[in-house]
Amino acid sequence: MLHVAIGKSLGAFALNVAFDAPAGVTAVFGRSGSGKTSVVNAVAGLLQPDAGKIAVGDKVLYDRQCRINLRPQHRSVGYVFQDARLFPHMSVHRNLTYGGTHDMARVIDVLGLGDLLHRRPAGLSGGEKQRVALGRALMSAPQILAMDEPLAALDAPRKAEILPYIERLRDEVQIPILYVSHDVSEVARLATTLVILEAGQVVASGPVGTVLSRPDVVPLLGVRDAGAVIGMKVAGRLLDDGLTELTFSGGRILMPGNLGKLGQSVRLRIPAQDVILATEPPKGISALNVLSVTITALEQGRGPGVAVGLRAGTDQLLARVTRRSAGRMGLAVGQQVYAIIKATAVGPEDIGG
Ligand SMILES: Nc1ncnc2c1ncn2[C@@H]1O[C@H](COP(=O)(O)OP(=O)(O)OP(=O)(O)O)[C@@H](O)[C@H]1O
Repeated sequence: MLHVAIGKSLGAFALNVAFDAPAGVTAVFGRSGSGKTSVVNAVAGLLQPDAGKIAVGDKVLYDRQCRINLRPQHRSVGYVFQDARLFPHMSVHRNLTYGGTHDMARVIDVLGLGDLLHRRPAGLSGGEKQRVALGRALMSAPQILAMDEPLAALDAPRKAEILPYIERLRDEVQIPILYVSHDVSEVARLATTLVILEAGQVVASGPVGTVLSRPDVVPLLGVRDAGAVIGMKVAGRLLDDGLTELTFSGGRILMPGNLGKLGQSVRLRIPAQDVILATEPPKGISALNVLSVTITALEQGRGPGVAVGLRAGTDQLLARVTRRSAGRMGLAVGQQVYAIIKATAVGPEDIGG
């Protein structure tokens, strides 16, 4: 577990953050200038806080009161930047082993680097370069992996190519991974824990599914990007219709395409704007997915919208309706309603394993 509780003045900007990052991916999310890079730099030892403490398990990296401030090279933080920063004159193999050879065979396997070892960085695609940078960071036997917008410089196909590797890392490497991003779909797919920053402060943090389904988080993510993430299981395939049946605590839903093998866990992102509410069981509609849900919260936005928190079984969903509709329907906390989810609403980039 990584523990961060620090303060730092950077000119007119004040950073004041506290959060815990367990094993898995902790996404540090926020608008440009919210302080994401400063947090990661403080953990890596590239930025010295004015106050507070940073520790990984029992190992203290920084403690103002005890006057501890380990140098970057003594912190065991593997840092992957937006640009891969490989040595151009060295082969992939030499780049990888530059900082150490920890768990080499497994790192090469997990990141699919076997065929690249004798190549030079100049001949690699952006996604391949980032995989090498990740491999190099891992071979230095880090206790924390820090990634600052590692996919930001990549186009959509290269991003899609590298995301499964980062998912494997998340699931196989038992260290905290700090992952800076301002892309909600990336966060929804990769994060275990989510920390949202605004103007140098933590405004929401916790397990990704819990934070993303909070109605008060909608304005922080933007109306178009807000939506719940729910872990589901593949329960069947309707081959003739090209649909996959998924089950979760709130019932079953059908989604287009082949989303995995029977019994496989998938993470489904359901954008709030694609959930429609009805006070009566809907009849004669084309949508395949109707769930019985209970309203847990109603959050007025600054604009014409209301974010509606919904409980489906033990999971949380999020819907967005206009204030006018909420008033007309008489929506209230505790009310049982029907959530209609458009089956085409979820794109494949939003479905992670
Ligand atoms: N050395 C510095 N001196 C003064 N201000 C600084 C310094 N470093 C960062 N800042 C300011 O601190 C704020 C946070 O910067 P930071 O790079 O951490 O944000 P960010 O969320 O990572 O942004 P981006 O997504 O654009 O990279 C910004 O307003 C930035 O201008």
